Amino acid sequence: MARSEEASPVGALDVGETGEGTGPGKKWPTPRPHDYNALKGPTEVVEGASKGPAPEGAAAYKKYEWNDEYGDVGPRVPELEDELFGTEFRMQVGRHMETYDRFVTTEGPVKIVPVQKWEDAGLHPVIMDNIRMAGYAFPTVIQQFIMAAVNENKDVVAVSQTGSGKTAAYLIPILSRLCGKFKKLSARRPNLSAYNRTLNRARAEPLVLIVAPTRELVTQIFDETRRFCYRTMLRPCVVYGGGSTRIQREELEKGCDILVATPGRLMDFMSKPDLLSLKRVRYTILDEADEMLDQDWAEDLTKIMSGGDANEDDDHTYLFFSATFPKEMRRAARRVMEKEYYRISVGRIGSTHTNIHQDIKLVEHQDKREELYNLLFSMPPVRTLIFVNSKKQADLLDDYLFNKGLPSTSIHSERTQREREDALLAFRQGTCPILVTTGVAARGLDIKNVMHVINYDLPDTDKSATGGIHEYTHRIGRTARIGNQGRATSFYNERNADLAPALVKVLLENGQTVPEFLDEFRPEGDGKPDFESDHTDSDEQPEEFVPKKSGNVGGFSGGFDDDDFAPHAKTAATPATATAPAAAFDASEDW
Ligand SMILES: Nc1ncnc2c1ncn2[C@@H]1O[C@H](COP(=O)(O)OP(=O)(O)OP(=O)(O)O)[C@@H](O)[C@H]1O
Repeated sequence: MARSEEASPVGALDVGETGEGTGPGKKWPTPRPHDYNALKGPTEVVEGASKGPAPEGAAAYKKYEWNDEYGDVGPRVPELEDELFGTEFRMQVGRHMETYDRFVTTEGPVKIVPVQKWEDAGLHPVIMDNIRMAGYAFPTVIQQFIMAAVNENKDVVAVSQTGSGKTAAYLIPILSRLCGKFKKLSARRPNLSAYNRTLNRARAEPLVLIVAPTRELVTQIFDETRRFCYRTMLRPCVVYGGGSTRIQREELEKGCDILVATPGRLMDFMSKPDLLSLKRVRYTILDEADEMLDQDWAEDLTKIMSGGDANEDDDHTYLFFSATFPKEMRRAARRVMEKEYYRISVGRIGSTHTNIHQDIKLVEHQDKREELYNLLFSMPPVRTLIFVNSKKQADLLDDYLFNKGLPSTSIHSERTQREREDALLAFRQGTCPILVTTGVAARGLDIKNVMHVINYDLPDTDKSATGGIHEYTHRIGRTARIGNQGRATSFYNERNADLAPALVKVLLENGQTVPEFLDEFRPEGDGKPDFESDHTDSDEQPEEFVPKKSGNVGGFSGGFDDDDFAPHAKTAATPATATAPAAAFDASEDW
């Protein structure tokens, strides 16, 4: 489907110069004509087929290439450094880190003492350099605990709010440990400075396997991995469906220490033992683990965890991460974990963040489009993500907005990989600051300055154990990340009544306004939501640790009062109404 070719060329997101929008000093940029036909065709590299994002995909992104003549740390490569650590499209830490939950519940063989400063974590010097270049001044709470847990060599299930830095939480300590042991653990790797594929190609035998459910997410995790592998011997690779198989295979053949993968493509490669072996894997990480443990993935996951030549020895550690972890999925995780493992949860499992201003609007089904249009013009234009529940609806709504002169684009699972990458790129760069999407973008995506998430359709509750309120948490978590603020607006009508009780609990927990039409779903009693059953799943009393004054997590310099650290009851997820005011929408932080 090629859309109107009449619209003006791409406008920069520095809105105000072009476009028809309204708002104090800012306008929506002119819609960009979107020619999906240009992105059709094979994903293999074909001469002349170069419109849109590179068809090679993320597998061909530049990585630091080690040379055996380097000592322990490789020399700098300024051009790559700019690409990996440049701030143009990377999230910067916001001013509201103090609102992150500091009440941590841990269960496990021994008490975990969090490492509160990078300097105290005994990290490899090159990883310390990379942390500095990434601008991560202090570890977030989940990072403090995971650094300590990784040193214990035990399996871990970790839950922490959206945008709290879970990716770096596992990457930093694991990569650092491997830097010290690389020569002992790694497979033979070809010398890439004189590489001849026919003569030198090797079998990929990664030490770390990271599995996540979507292509976009693995690409993003791969980016963070490239960053922290900079100037180390560790060579990261990524494989995912829709990306060029040939390029992915050729990259694996050059050697792979860290493999980031979606399950389907990983299994394809696992079926070629001369190309990929999992026998050396020391760490397997499931990102968005509750989704990966869901029924839909069960068969794939069993094959990945114990199929092929997977390392099933004791020296193989499993780490599972998510912002939500429904009970059912926690049970599934227990079945995979070794007997003694750590469970770490920062705040209540599945809680949303007080940095998100949540607004629920009563909108009848037939009025949604008009309401959306009015909503988009009722505030200054900001990067906006709109969630719908079907692919068809995503197409229709995108067309509606585009035809109304708004700079929208869309993604869903039926688009080709290049179309998906093109749409995300346009959204990231701000040429199309409105992205209509299905749940495919609900989890994990970390895009700079998404200021507004709109649930045009609230998530279905009957989809699976990870749908419903859990999906709501992930969707709205695309805004207000790492100390920034944002807004979430959801259109509600009686079709969503099954979600209402859970939704009201979440609003109450975060001190958000419960609209009158949802009053009937308020919990009985003192009106405080009871999340107890979501907080623990064993009869053991979890020990609770509250980090000491941890200083400034990039921008937060308020310091904590001792009262903030008074012991809390096991129900550490005290409704935030008691302490944290709802975040105001601060449009000055937009774009
Ligand atoms: N210590 C830190 N200081 C500053 N920024 C950080 C730090 N750790 C991570 N970040 C940044 O915070 C953002 C969010 O991190 P990340 O995507 O890992 O969050 P997450 O907890 O996995 O979120 P989600 O649950 O939505 O997947 C990223 O842009 C990352 O670069």
